[in-house]
Amino acid sequence: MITVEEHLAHVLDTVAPLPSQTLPLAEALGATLAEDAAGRHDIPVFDNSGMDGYAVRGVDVATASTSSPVTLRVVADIPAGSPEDPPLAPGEAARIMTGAPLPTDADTIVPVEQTVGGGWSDSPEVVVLDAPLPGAHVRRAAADLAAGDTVLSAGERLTARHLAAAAAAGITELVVRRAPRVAIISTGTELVAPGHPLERGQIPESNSVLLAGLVAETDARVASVETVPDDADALRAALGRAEHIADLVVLSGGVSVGAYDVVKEVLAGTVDTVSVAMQPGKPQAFGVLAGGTPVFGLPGNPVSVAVSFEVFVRPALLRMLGRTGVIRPEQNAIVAMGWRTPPGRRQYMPVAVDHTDGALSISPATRGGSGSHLAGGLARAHGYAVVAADVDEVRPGDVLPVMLV
Ligand SMILES: Nc1nc2c(c(=O)[nH]1)N[C@H]1C(S)=C(S)[C@@H](COP(=O)(O)OP(=O)(O)OC[C@H]3O[C@@H](n4cnc5c(N)ncnc54)[C@H](O)[C@@H]3O)O[C@H]1N2
Ligand code: MOO
Repeated sequence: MITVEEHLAHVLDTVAPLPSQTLPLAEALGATLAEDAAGRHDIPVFDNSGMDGYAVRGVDVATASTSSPVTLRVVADIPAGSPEDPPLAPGEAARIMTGAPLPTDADTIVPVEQTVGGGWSDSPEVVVLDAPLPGAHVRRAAADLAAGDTVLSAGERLTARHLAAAAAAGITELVVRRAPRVAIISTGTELVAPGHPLERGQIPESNSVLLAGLVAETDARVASVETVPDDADALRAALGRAEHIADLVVLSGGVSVGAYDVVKEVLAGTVDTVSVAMQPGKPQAFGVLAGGTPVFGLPGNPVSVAVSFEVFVRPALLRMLGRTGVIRPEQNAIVAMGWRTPPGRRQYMPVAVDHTDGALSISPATRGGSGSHLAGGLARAHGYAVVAADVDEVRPGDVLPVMLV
């Protein structure tokens, strides 16, 4: 048996970031940035007012107070968007709105509330009741970011916040990684479409639903979904179709030691089938098809598929996307209800997470224990608790790391 880390290292050494492409900002949500993006101008773009009020020369109002107010002549009006830069002589002020450019001659803003009346008037004069600090309410150019500074860093997943920062810095397009296209193939003669009447021995096919959803949640694209029986020719044909349209093929089922485990048979010599010291997910196949497309053969049990995706496939997809940080972070949680774990293998236990009282507490999500066939429990799982290989029982009160998904 090899460790999770050994198998993951092999996977991550094999897959590589996909080529990049340039996308307009509006189409880049959820994409991963391939190159740092530099701002085209400062944020703020120019010195401007942070308040609706009066742009003044600070020295003119340095002594203003309610007992000794200062009267200034209002010589200009500057709404946001105005290109004007009115000159201000000593004793003069300009009415100015939030976001409007600060006149070159002014250095301080007096909010309208700090003037007599507390609001706008038609008077050509304004009476200032308070001495503002020098530079008060002036939003300086480049206080946040200077032109040429890095706004977004390569490897980041682009959220609405990233795109807004880019737009504010005048960026119109971004260089991102092409999203990996994933072909999903479920194998098993027992599998029928969900809802199809079940003959004895048949079960609803659910792994492709799981994998397609997980692929989409990882910002990759589902290129195709197929279910094939345990038949070598049918699988070869499906692999041939998949290889042409996908950057990655993910199979489920048929990697154990069963007499009808065709994935192992068809991919023998192409992929390595290994036993990984984990539960679920012990039998794992991974390699590269003749045409160069990487392929995963995941163990067929649904919880094994879910865990294998988190531990191996998701990091591979994130590497193809060029993402920084491909491993899901873990958080500590307190065990509310314990369970037994198999010896010698690290366990990834689907757990329901409770956030009440500020601390995370966890209980098994699968009613029947840790069985990898207990697909119903996936609906109750918020994450996977990671139990060290040398632990054989998890007790209430234990603290475990959890991958929240
Ligand atoms: N003698 C041994 N038997 C098994 C071993 C072993 O070491 N020695 N390992 C067990 C472990 S652990 C796992 S995990 C499974 C993996 O088996 P396969 O990858 O060959 O998967 P299958 O046998 O095809 O299926 C396993 C199980 O999952 C169900 N399944 C498969 N595909 C789907 C699907 N698309 N949707 C829903 N359910 C699916 C299938 O019906 C089986 O019940 O092997 C153990 N056996
Ligand atoms: O390791 Mo298997 O994946 O127990 O279900």
